Amino acid sequence: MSNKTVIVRDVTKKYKMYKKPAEKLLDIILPNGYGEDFYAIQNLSFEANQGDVIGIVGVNGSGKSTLSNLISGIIPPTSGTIELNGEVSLIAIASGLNNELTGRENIELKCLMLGFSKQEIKRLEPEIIEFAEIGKFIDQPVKKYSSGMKSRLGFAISVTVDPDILVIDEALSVGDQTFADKCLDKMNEFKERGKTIFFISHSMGQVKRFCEKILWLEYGEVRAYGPMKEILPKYQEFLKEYKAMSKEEKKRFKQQVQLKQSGQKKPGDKLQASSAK
Ligand SMILES: Nc1ncnc2c1ncn2[C@@H]1O[C@H](COP(=O)(O)OP(=O)(O)OP(=O)(O)O)[C@@H](O)[C@H]1O
Repeated sequence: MSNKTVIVRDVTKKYKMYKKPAEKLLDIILPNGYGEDFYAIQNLSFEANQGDVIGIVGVNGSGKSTLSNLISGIIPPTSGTIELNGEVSLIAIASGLNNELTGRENIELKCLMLGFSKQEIKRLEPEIIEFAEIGKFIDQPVKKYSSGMKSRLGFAISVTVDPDILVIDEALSVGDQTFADKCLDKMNEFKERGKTIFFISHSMGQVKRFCEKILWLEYGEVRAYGPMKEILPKYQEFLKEYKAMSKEEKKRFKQQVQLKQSGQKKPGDKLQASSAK
């Protein structure tokens, strides 16, 4: 059996941008549609193996969350294919929890959806509640939770159900340091057990400590993919240059990005900016 767990081939995710709600209606009615195209992800391909821990990095709007939702099956690609060998679980602050239900009901619902029996859920429930550290709030509706509590519950459910592929999108950024450390321990345990992990974080420290590979996205395309030690310094160098750009240079850079993401520039075309080598 191949040890490839995720194969992304030529994936594009196109959104339509509407200036007002009526345009959406026109888009449905008119034979050629209406509204501006926006490519959040463009002709993206990469593969991940069992045991890979991949940090997804890129500046705001580069498509990190879109890619994590695509890998997790939350949204479908417009074109291209995503092949998964194993169960995938997404951990993100805003995902997967129903605000009207209590924490306990959310645990039961998620586990039922994943195909666990009532008996298995009874066994998993205390483990999840203990990991989440939300005490008596477990029987309160999730809408009363702080973002840290939501994130802890989401993380606890996702790791306890033991997926093969884990996508962690900024989920550690809202908790306190002690919980983040506990999550990192759990993720290291998963790493040792050969699971595939995608990790999105704005904390370069966390990425550096935890990841072995880096997938660097630039406006919906892969700018670089490879060993953490090789790619992360290049990304950090880029960030430094990007921050140092003059207002005029940043404006030019953004204009080209807009052209590219509206499909008017071919995928793969280089951006003209001092930092985009
Ligand atoms: N439902 C949608 N409709 C239209 N555009 C969208 C939609 N979802 C995302 N986008 C656009 O796609 C681009 C990529 O967004 P995405 O959230 O994936 O980026 P990101 O790298 O995760 O950004 P950040 O670091 O700010 O979270 C953005 O320009 C965003 O505005």
